[in-house]
Amino acid sequence: MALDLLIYVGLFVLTIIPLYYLNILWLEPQRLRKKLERQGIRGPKPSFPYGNVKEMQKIQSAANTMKASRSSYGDFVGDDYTCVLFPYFEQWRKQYGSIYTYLAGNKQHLYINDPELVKEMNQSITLGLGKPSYITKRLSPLLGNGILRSNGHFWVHQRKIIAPEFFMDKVKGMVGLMTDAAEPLLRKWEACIEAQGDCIADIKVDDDLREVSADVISRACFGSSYTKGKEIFSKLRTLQKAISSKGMLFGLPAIVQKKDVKSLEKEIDSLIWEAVCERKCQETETPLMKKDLLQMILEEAMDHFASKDESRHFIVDNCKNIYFAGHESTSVAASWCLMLLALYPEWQTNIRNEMSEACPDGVLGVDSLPKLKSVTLVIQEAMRLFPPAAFVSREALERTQIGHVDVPKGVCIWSLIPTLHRDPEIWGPDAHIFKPERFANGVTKACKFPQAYVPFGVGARSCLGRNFAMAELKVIISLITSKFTYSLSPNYQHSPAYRMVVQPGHGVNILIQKFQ
Ligand code: HEM
Repeated sequence: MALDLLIYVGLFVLTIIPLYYLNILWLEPQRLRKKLERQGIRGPKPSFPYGNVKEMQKIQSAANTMKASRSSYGDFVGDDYTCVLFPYFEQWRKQYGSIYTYLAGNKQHLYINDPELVKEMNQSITLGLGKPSYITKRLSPLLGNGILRSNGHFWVHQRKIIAPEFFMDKVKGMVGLMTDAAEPLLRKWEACIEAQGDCIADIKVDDDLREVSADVISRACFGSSYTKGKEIFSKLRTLQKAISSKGMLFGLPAIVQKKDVKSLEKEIDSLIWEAVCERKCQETETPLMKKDLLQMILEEAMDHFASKDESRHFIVDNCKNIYFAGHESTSVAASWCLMLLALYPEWQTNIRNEMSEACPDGVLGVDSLPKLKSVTLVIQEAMRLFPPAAFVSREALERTQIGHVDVPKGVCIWSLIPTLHRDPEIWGPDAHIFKPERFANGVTKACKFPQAYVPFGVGARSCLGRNFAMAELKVIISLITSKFTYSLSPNYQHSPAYRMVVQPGHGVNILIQKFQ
């Protein structure tokens, strides 16, 4: 009798488990696909069990072979790197148009690059669109349950607390720390030129720029104890490298050393918490004259959370999120700006002229920033041609209407930012040309569909650090360009690479000399 029962249970389990996996891997995605197809949305045919992943990998390896056969891009600015970095999206876009569906792993995706639909997403304030769980799950050790990962009401709560700290009036108060953070880079590059007999130095800019942006975030977050911030930052970078891989785009599981990740995560959490505790003691002894970001987050957390544990998680997770969101994208944007300015020295001259008018004493202050128009145009154009963030990604956490599309719950939405930014239908026939003056009268006058210019993302979840990032970029690029003249080094190899952001694959080398 007992044996019979065991056999029945065994048979039941053996039938249920495969059925369960069949449902989540195949039947459910097929149901979602059918719902999209009924609305006229097509896409490549998926196969069991990985959907379209095998095809994505095949298209990618063909693109890699093609890339390997040519040493570099012919036209650094004009060549569309999306065909090399995300060739499957480009191939399918040409086949199925700017809206199509595909299956990655067990996640049914909706690819949207139609400006009207992007506009709808921009205007949507529904909490039904959140961050895709299969991506955020993987980033959990890096981001905890901070603002970048969370969804729903918990995200609203965090955004309400953090966003005001990045409003323009607060950012204005941080311009001083940005110029301070840029000083060591300027001195270092001057020393490099002097070491070449005051002639020309060949400099790879990327690590130095990364150091500046890490320094800016450390100073903004941790104020006087920013050296501890730098240690946290370097560990976060190691953790980021350990968990990010291109497989993320295909919805494939990560191959990571779980033990290393866990111990790094623990170390980072305790370092941040140490800084917080030091700050609490310091504040009791001598209240800070000027509150830094950590202090403000700390006070908000104490006011908003009843439990100590909740407030600790809120502080630690969001410090990590701001570090992660704020440093790499900004330094990569600065690298692209320098690459383009090195190619177009007439824009260096414009920036220099405006700097000498706006800052006759050579000191870049908060009041001079709005007068620096050319640098703003260059940054906007650089982020159009080489947006550091490649995608806007969402998951329909519930059935959601986006324009004429009824998006079923569970579908992930992807928009490829560089494709929107280089579409001649949107930007005109000169879409692939570096032309900062197109932004002279604002984004609305620069293109047919201004909502398609999305370097900082779309809608309610767009970047809350954009004012901060723009101010930082203006400070760094203006200071560098007022002190030096530069051109592209023969050592520069144009090779945009996707490593969570789209960055110069071999860095940016410039030939630099002091501006006399
Ligand atoms: C050039 C530099 C930057 C670029 C290109 C950039 C771009 C982006 C993009 C594309 C998103 C996602 C938006 C979406 O999904 O629609 C985002 C989100 C975010 N960014 Fe930035 N960002 C930059 C700098 C910064 C800085 C300096 C900070 C903070 C100091 C920051 C903080 C954030 C945060 C907290 C979010 C999450 C917002 C949310 O989910 O509510 N970013 N950023």
